[in-house]
Amino acid sequence: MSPSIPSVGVLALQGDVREHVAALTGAGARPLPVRRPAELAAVDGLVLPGGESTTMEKLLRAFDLFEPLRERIAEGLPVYGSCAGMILLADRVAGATADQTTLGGIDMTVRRNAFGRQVDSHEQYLTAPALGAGEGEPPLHAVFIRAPWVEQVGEGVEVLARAAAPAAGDADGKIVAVRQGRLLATAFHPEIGGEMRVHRLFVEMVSDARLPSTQQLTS
Ligand SMILES: NC(=O)CC[C@H](N)C(=O)O
Repeated sequence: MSPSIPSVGVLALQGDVREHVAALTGAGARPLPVRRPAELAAVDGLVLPGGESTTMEKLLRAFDLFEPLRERIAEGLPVYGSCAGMILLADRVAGATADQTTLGGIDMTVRRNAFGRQVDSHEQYLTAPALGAGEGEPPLHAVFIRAPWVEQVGEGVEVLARAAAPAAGDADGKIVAVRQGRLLATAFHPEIGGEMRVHRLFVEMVSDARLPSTQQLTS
């Protein structure tokens, strides 16, 4: 297999693994389900799918992946978290139960199930230039399922997209996509409904991270 095709793992303990595998294939990566530490050690990047964040945290611990993944994140592994995956990448969870911990890595506070009970699931079309959905480009198709939003970000965090939250009366929109270094997170599910641009960006991030640093300097 070509060494130029990055291997991107999809954490396969819970959640919509198949959809991410399909999106990664479409974005030019070689997807690999990850359930064991040896599989985690073999990938160039990792997707944390949607699901339920407290259950995923427990499963990560039960499968001896929690600490190894934390270490790989600290070493610079590119990771993309969608919905529950976004929560796992957050340094802080607003109103979390006392025993909820996260992998962390992104200097942000997320609020779980933030879009409210009456709209547990909905879609929006977002403007997001950093995700290839700027002026003159088709808007980004974003599916929200019991989604979090980001309440606060630190200085090192790039805000990639905002979404309307009418119930919250927030005119600017809530932050729903962020990047900090090699970590990317969205409150929505681009893997549902054929939106490819977030996965393309992530595969690009993984490919960039694989380049030897000299190549990065000269390219
Ligand atoms: N679609 C999702 O991943 C939902 C996330 C879930 N509400 C949580 O708090 O973990």
